[in-house]
Amino acid sequence: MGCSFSGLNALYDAVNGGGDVWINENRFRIVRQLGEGGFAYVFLVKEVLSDSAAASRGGIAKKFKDSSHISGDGTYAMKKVLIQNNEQLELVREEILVSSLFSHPNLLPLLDHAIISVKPTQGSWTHEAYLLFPVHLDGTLLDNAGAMKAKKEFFSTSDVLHIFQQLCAGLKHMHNLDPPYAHNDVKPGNVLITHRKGQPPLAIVMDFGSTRPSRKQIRSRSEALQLQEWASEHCSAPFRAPELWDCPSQADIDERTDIWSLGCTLFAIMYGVSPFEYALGESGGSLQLAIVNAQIKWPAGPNPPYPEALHKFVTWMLQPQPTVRPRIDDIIIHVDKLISKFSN
Ligand SMILES: Nc1ncnc2c1ncn2[C@@H]1O[C@H](COP(=O)(O)OP(=O)(O)OP(=O)(O)O)[C@@H](O)[C@H]1O
Repeated sequence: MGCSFSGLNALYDAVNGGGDVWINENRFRIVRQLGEGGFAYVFLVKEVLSDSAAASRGGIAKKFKDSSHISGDGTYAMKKVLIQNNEQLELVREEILVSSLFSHPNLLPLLDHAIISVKPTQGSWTHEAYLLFPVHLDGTLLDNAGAMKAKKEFFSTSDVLHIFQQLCAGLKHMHNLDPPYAHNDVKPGNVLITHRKGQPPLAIVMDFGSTRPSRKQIRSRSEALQLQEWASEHCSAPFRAPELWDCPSQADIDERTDIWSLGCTLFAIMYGVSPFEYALGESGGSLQLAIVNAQIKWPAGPNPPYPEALHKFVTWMLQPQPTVRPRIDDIIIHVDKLISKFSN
């Protein structure tokens, strides 16, 4: 892990007041804030290649010149994570380690990172992590769904299927590693979208903060409860698989937890919300019960509505019993078939 900062205060002022930030040997100018999460801020930054030494190295773009992710205009997304304790520090370290395992056009790569210690003058954090990613300015699927809902717009059937196909391609890369990994937090807020003229949108899965080796043998009540507790902190509730809510004392958990979340995400690409939040509606009720009973209702969609085959596809993934739930390779065969049937 590289942590080579000289001007710590300068770095700190820069992030808060707008200026330059160094991540290892590369320098970035903050353009604006793109978003924020629990303990993180995401900024649009532009690499500064002013002095000749930096220019001859060519910065980050040169290092990743073969990557389909690099736009070439020197802009990136920089995530600043505020770390308050050792547990959070370990989580960021794990995210960095896990991110380095993947290389796929539909998985957001971590381009560079640095973790620095901070003597708090105010607030109580002890470290800050700076993570550098390719930037996708059209936002997440969640941002897009919100904007489309306001305008009563929907993705076309062809775009729904092409976006979904790309998520599957990214997840296949993770599920087919040895050992297999589960993303554990597949949801519209973790998918970056880029609109392209004359082509379906590009879709990229991000946020590997909950990603872990997927296979777990649960052999006691306490192991089951431990898994449930972990899931309650790391897997977003509306997209969380039933076996992570109510885990049996004897269970073989595998990467099909992600297939459940994929089914919920396909529903959300069409209708802008997780199926179980939709099923509960405004009257509310128990999300856990709706999920373990796989209680699905279909909203009125676009006009013309989505083909029934897409609803059947969602239902196939939302199989409460994980042992009969399909695997990513089955899902990919099916989405390819649907694309050849419904795409123009
Ligand atoms: N690479 C990127 N390109 C463009 N925008 C981004 C990028 N990464 C993150 N963002 C924006 O910043 C927001 C917050 O990022 P992110 O979801 O990674 O933070 P987080 O702390 O993990 O959030 P959460 O607590 O919701 O998991 C995103 O919703 C998105 O709008």
